[in-house]
Amino acid sequence: MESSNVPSPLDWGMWRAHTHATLMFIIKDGKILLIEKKRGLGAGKINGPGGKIDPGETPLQCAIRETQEELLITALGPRKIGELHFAMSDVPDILCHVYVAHDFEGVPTETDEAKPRWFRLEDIPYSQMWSDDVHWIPLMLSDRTFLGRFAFSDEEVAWFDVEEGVGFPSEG
Ligand SMILES: COc1nc(N)nc2c1ncn2[C@H]1C[C@H](O)[C@@H](COP(=O)(O)OP(=O)(O)OP(=O)(O)O)O1
Repeated sequence: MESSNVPSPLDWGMWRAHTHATLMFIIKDGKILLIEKKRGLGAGKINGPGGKIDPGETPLQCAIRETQEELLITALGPRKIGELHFAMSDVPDILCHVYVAHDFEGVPTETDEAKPRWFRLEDIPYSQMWSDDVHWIPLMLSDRTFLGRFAFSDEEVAWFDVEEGVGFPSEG
């Protein structure tokens, strides 16, 4: 477990997400497919494709759909590798399901939502990403599951802990 050395500013036992969302990371041939997000929450940052879960949709269906909409590709064989709980100071709190896939169909293409960017795994641009990412992306790259809890103050992480080796039920 990696964590802040200060007490949590909130009682996580009482925490409930307002928004449920997903992220999809395609990792292939020593590179990771990220996006420059062009609109919505996190516009201007580098992130994985993803977005909010629609009513009646499973998290896996959402991760696949958002990747299709944002990059015009279909992730093949995605599996859930992590869960992120974001207590935010300026937008509603978010629970984000994180998926990894190692193959895809189609050609990553710029859309009005996102521009595709491939990065070598050793060159991930953390300074252009959300400030939580540096605490869990290395676990994802090592194929370790995780549950991360982050309290934000504006756009910066004010408190966090990240637990490894968390089990997730498989999705149909
Ligand atoms: C707070 O820290 C965050 N870190 C990371 N890495 N990713 C985050 C963080 N907060 C939100 N996200 C991700 C989760 C989603 O993939 C997007 C936000 O989704 P968005 O609001 O863009 O959802 P859409 O359904 O695409 O939006 P529209 O309402 O415009 O359709 O950011």
